[in-house]
Amino acid sequence: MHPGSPSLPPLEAQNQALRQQLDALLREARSNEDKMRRFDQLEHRLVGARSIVELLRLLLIEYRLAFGIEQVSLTLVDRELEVTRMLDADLRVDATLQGLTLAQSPAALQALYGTRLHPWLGAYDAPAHAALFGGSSAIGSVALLPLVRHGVLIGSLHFGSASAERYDADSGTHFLERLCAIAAVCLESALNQERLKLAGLTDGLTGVHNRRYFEHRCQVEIAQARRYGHALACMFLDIDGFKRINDTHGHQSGDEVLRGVGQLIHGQLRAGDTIARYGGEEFVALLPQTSLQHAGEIAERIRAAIAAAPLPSGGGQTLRVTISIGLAMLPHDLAGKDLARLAEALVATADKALYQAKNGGRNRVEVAA
Ligand SMILES: Nc1nc2c(ncn2[C@@H]2O[C@H](COP(=O)(O)OP(=O)(O)OP(=O)(O)O)[C@@H](O)[C@H]2O)c(=O)[nH]1
Repeated sequence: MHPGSPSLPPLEAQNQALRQQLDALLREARSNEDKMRRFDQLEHRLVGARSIVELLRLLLIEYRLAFGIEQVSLTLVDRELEVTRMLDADLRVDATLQGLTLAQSPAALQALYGTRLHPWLGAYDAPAHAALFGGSSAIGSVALLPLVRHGVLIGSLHFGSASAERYDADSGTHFLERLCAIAAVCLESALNQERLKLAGLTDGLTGVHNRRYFEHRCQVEIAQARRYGHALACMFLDIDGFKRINDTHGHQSGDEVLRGVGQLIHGQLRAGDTIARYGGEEFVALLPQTSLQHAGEIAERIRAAIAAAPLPSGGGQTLRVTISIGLAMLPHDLAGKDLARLAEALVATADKALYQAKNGGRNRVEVAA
């Protein structure tokens, strides 16, 4: 070093500093590469998800595990309660779907993003964000990711980190924007898939489920009732003197009446109940977690509602009909019995009770002995 020249660090020290910078850059590049690889792997799994439930589990659980995110939640806009119905059985039994909220209105989500439907990264703000994370307070920063299809907000994915620095407004959002786009497409496609499946399980005339769906659902509900020791009620419902309605007013009027009766029964049941057209003028209903007394009250309510309602029968005309109902409960002793046999027996018992109701004069509810 020359006397008088600015004091430069010795070359060795400069070299060491450069090496450290290089190491840091390499570490960052490797970490990015690793992150990209994990993102890539998860993206492949999202695209390959075979059902809406599998997709939701990936979004709610796998991202949290792969990226060490403390809290992940997802809100889906469900204006017509269609997703609520699709996922009803899963939501009741699948704890892994706990971070999922179905919102009938998009207003609360819209308020998060304003008009710019873009990922939002920043400090956790309890008044604005607590509801998104079930009131959790152990969050320092959040990434809020809008899920948009054709310009419409269909949902929102939320990552909450314990670290206040992890998500900040200056972080790049490239990965997250990509995740939003892919998640939104996958969700839309999984929901469409589910709709198609449902279409094959719906009765074309009345809009309630068909017998095929009922037979599947009956076994699912029996398995649940057996597992958790819940009660399960089954109703067999049959319109009285329907042949006469067809003969007197024509087949088309008969169809209208069938539609009306199906919708009336549906309207008297809870979201978790199942109503299906079993065939002809017969309907069946399953009421999980319902005692005999309560099921009896509901059956009586359905009977009375149908007897009291003028039903449209086409051409602005209305008709009055009555219905007979047989009610049966799933027996307690189910150990080791085959689900298909149990389902058959439950329906047969309700059908027997219906026979008694018909024999007893119709327009009545009979409980299986
Ligand atoms: N309009 C219409 N009628 C149907 C349909 N499916 C079955 N039916 C008719 O439903 C009638 C059922 O008649 P029955 O089984 O004799 O019973 P019911 O006249 O209702 O008499 P009870 O059940 O003993 O009170 C038959 O006339 C069938 O043709 C349908 O999809 N549309």
